[in-house]
Amino acid sequence: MKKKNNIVIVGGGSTWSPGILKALTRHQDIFPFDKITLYDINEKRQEVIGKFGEILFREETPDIEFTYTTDKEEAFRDVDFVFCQMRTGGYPMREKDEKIPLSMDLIGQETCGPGGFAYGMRSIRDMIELVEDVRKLSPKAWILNYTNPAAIVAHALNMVFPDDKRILNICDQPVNLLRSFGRLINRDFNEFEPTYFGLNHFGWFTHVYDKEGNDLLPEIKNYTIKNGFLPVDAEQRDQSWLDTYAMVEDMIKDFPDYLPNTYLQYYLYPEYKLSTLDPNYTRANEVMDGREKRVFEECERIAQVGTAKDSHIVHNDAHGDMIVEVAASIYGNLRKTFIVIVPNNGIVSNLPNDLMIEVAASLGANGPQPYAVGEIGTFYKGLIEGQYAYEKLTCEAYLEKSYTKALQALTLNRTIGDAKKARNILDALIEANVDYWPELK
Ligand SMILES: NC(=O)c1ccc[n+]([C@@H]2O[C@H](COP(=O)([O-])OP(=O)(O)OC[C@H]3O[C@@H](n4cnc5c(N)ncnc54)[C@H](O)[C@@H]3O)[C@@H](O)[C@H]2O)c1
Ligand SMILES: O=P(O)(O)OC[C@H]1O[C@H](O[C@H]2[C@H](O)[C@@H](O)[C@@H](O)O[C@@H]2CO)[C@H](O)[C@@H](O)[C@@H]1O
Ligand SMILES: [Mn+2]
Repeated sequence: MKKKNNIVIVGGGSTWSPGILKALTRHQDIFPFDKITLYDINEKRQEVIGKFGEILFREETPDIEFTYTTDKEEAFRDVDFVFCQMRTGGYPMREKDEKIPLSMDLIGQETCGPGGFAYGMRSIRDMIELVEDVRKLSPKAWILNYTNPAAIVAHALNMVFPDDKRILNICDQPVNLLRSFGRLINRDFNEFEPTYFGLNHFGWFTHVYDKEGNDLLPEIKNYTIKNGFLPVDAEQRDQSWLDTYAMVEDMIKDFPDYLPNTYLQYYLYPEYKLSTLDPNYTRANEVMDGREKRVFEECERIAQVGTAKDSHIVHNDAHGDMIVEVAASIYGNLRKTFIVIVPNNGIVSNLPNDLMIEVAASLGANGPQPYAVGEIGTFYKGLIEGQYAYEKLTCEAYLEKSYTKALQALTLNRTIGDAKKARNILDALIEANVDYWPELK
């Protein structure tokens, strides 16, 4: 019989951890494991989730060893899978990433524009360290990374560890969109076979086939033009996410070739989006007042009553399910299709080879086997090349500690597009990130 897995979740104190833990208990048939460890640098935060995990595993799968630790040696020794979802600087720094640009009339967003740049410059450092730490103790472990901004993290890791074929960067927004398409046209999203290309948070579905090979994209498009667009879990969404998903309708009307990733709104309509964002209360505030509070209070309640049986801690299962299904596809060589982030190497024939492309791939024991895309049209190529140049320069700015490259990156970003504005925001972000970034010269 195939060996069971030993797994570690990095960022154990994440708001998404309870959902991942629950998904792990549900998918034992496809992803069996006998040991799971939470690892975090914030002991207090992780302990709350850890106490929930202890109760959950005791009740659901008592044979599994569950622990949590802040000790790297304990966490990373002899593991098979590392699920990685850290947030360097936490929500307080996310709040700054969003509010500093807004105070200068620029888009303030977690992964896009200057906020995404600042977050990227923080994440690269910790992600490089993470890979080095894991490789010392578990040279063959799969590192499945969700840490944002995934586009920049993926590019940086590919630059620093080009030969490491067991690092896979993934985002759940494509699967959230597939689930949403399913709800809109009343079809089971599990039957969809998508084709997709782009950078992370910057891509398009080109087809959504069903099992018989019919392309459902025209139906999804027509439905959206007539009725608007909603996320699969609309009832549980904060208003800002409903607004974001609603913009899919505008994007389809303006650019009807494909179905866009929601994040494109910030690049296609920066002026409009800016006019809708509240500089005093951003998404970080919504999350701190909403999801973070809910998750931590519920974990504390569960620890007090001693059972998780009556808990509805997780509503949308998309994130946890996807993470476990990705791991299961590798472990069981299932060759299921996922949208993943990999080096381009000719997948899109008219884009650079070292660009980290987000694309549909068959995922098995030897990693992702991406489906070829071929040539893409001028509009998409132009948008992607500008964004790729921004992402690449951001990574080079970090690795070379270069102020000039940082300035070039921000000048190229479509949400800024002006060198004076880029310099002002860069200087403000340097000051705010003094504890996290290298000194730029
Ligand atoms: N790729 C995706 O589609 C996707 C989806 C959801 C969340 N995410 C990402 O997952 C991460 C977690 O998100 P969240 O909203 O739950 O944030 P969070 O702040 O609730 O959780 C992150 C945890 O990481 C810990 N951490 C910070 N630096 C660390 C380090 N160097 N090593 C280990 N742990 C560290 C923090 O202490 C915290 O407990 C973020 O990067 C977020 O952007 C990605
Ligand atoms: O603003 P947040 O912290 O709520 O979300 C930011 C993340 O948004 C996308 O993720 C999905 C999420 O992971 C999914 O499961 C579902 O619940 O919706 C989220 C959006 O609320 C995005 O792909 C991530 O990269 C972001 O970190
Ligand atoms: Mn994402």
